[in-house]
Amino acid sequence: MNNAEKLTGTVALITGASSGIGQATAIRLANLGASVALVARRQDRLESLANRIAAAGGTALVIAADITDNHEAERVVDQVIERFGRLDTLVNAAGLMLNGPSVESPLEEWDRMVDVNLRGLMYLTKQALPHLLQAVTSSPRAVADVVNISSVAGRIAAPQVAIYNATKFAVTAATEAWRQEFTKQSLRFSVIEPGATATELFEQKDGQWEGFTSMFGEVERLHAEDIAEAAAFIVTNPRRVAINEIVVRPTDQP
Ligand SMILES: NC(=O)C1=CN([C@@H]2O[C@H](COP(=O)(O)OP(=O)(O)OC[C@H]3O[C@@H](n4cnc5c(N)ncnc54)[C@H](OP(=O)(O)O)[C@@H]3O)[C@@H](O)[C@H]2O)C=CC1
Ligand SMILES: O=CCS(=O)(=O)O
Repeated sequence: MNNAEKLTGTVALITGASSGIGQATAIRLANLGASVALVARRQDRLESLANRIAAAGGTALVIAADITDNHEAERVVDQVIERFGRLDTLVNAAGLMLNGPSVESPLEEWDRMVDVNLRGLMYLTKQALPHLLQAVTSSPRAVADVVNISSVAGRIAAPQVAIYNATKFAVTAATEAWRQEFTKQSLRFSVIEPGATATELFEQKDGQWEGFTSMFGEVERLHAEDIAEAAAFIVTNPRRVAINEIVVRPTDQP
């Protein structure tokens, strides 16, 4: 990261911070000097993460919330502003993957994926926008960032993945549209599209890892920290450099 600027004095809000990619990203951004707001439903996990960040000299705020409720998203952003007075970086990492045969899959699972992967991301982004634009004007770095965690499933569709694919294609499309809308105001929108990463995602429904390996064979999965590093690369670049999209696959994943 030759260009890397420190994030001291900035504030980052990370959804999905109780696990996997969101958790690793919160640790990485705190380590780069950002104050971090940790958002997910499982408060106990967020508290342990906040303690870990504080023990390493960082600053973390725990906000337990269900992001599928727009009023909760509003409360989350209000609490960040109340505590820190600004918001420079939003990382939308919360996500659900419930893949399986379409005839047997309950409609409720499809609804939940749309609610978390798309509606939750949309609600947080909408609430954060005015504060991110404000942060650009008051930051010595003169830039703010939204990093959306989509997926390689947001680029390539596959059988039994229809609604997860639909949500991730939507995230990739919305990110590009927002990028074009806000880039002249120095608010950067970026999308990261990971392949298989060792987190709890595949455990959210039985048979998903088997489904993956039947398609791609055995794969040495990425670590959550590999994706956190991509997020850190994006947000530490100076204002002139916008990293629009990063695809990160395990080397073994075709
Ligand atoms: N792991 C992988 O192979 C890949 C993951 N991704 C994407 O990366 C992102 C992170 O997933 P990953 O870390 O792997 O998975 P994890 O299951 O480890 O983490 C998912 C996170 O989402 C949070 N979350 C789920 N529902 C809600 C909700 N209603 N409100 C608030 N938070 C919620 C969970 O917290 P809690 O339950 O406490 O609310 C948890 O922190 C997702 O968007 C996923 O689609 C993309 C490609 C590959
Ligand atoms: O989001 C998941 C992408 S993959 O691990 O199935 O490639």
